[in-house]
Amino acid sequence: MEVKTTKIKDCFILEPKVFKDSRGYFMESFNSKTFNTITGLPVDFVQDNESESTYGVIRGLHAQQGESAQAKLVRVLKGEVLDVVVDIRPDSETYLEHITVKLSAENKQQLFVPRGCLHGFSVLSEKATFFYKCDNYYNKESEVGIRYDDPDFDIDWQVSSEQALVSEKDLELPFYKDLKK
Ligand SMILES: Cc1cn([C@H]2C[C@H](O)[C@@H](COP(=O)(O)OP(=O)(O)O[C@H]3O[C@H](C)C(=O)[C@H](O)[C@H]3O)O2)c(=O)[nH]c1=O
Repeated sequence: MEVKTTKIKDCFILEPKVFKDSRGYFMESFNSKTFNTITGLPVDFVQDNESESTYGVIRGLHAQQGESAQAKLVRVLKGEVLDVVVDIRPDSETYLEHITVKLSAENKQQLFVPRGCLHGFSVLSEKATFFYKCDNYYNKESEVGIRYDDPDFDIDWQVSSEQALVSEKDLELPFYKDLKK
């Protein structure tokens, strides 16, 4: 497993070792000991999630806060997405900055999204199956989110606004500046 840092503290890109042979390939998609050693983070995942979306879908930007804050280890099983992480940790050097990373079944890259960050993705392939491990359980009441098109962040989702397919819930999300403090 190779690990690359990003400008957002504790937000890592992980590249698992892929063993290819005449049958296809094998990889350890997750190994707790390896993960904790290479990231230095003692993360204990408790819930796996999976979603499938069609081209142009944008899910997010969401996070759970307080006692229910979640770190996520995300990857794509089918297709390709543009993954987006926005740092909303007030004491972080990259507060309100964001990164984008292309994750695909092809590149097999994974992204570790630390607690305290908003997360979302846009689907760049016809369909995408998205899989992620969470280190805390779902708690709807603790959810916060901002609109994907918040002008303060100017995120390029690589999907035109005409093609973007966003849930009613996500269209009703506030801009960051309007979040109840
Ligand atoms: C997240 C979640 C949802 N649900 C139920 C609640 C809804 O009835 C249904 C769809 O939920 P939602 O529309 O919030 O799903 P997404 O828009 O994909 O939400 C996710 O989007 C971005 C990309 C994230 O990083 C978060 O993990 C998560 O917020 O699944 C559950 O039962 N458990 C869960 O952990």
